[in-house]
Amino acid sequence: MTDLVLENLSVGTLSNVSLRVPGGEVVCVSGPSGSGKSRLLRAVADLEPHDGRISLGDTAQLDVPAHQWRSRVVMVPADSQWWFDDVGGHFPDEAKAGLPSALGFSPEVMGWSVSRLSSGERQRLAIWRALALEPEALLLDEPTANLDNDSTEALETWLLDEIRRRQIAVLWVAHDPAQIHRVADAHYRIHGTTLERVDGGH
Ligand SMILES: Nc1ncnc2c1ncn2[C@@H]1O[C@H](COP(=O)(O)OP(=O)(O)OP(=O)(O)O)[C@@H](O)[C@H]1O
Repeated sequence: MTDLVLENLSVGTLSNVSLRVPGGEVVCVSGPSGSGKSRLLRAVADLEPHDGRISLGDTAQLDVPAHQWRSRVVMVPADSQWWFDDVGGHFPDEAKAGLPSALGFSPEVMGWSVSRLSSGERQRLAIWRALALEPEALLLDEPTANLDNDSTEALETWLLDEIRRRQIAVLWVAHDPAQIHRVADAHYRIHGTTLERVDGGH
């Protein structure tokens, strides 16, 4: 089990962010639109310049090349990127064969063209693509933003199970207080330039 640790991180208007995400747990981050949630995740993924120290277990972000860091700390942005025409081109064979039914797809989805995917379908497949990389930490930017309530709860249940089983440290940007209550082991909110701990995670 590997913990993701942020110490005195500053990015954009946010400063002095310190928190620990234990492996197998979910830390939710909320805050107003434009407050810096996505930039925070991007800094943790080494995609945005920042001050402070970020580490995963014994490894400091500064000490490894960015591509190596990002193979262990995987970000699923709100708007995922796809490079090939077919969905299946983005997945290794085992991940193609093992597509979980909880995601609500038939196996034929691997033969679909990426261009026909809805926003919610893209989001769900992007999460499965990220898990196929076997990350030690996962950074989720509003992963259920385009899903209806039933799909959201099905995805949460399945994802939490994967997170616990694989002991992944998860930073999860969320808006919905009910979702935060369901999934968070700890909850932090951006208030102005700081990140404040909120009571009431479960
Ligand atoms: N590379 C950048 N350089 C300067 N400012 C930036 C950069 N990227 C984003 N910003 C600004 O930083 C602020 C925070 O952006 P961010 O995308 O992190 O917000 P957010 O909290 O995720 O918002 P939302 O909930 O609307 O997605 C915004 O005002 C944005 O315009």
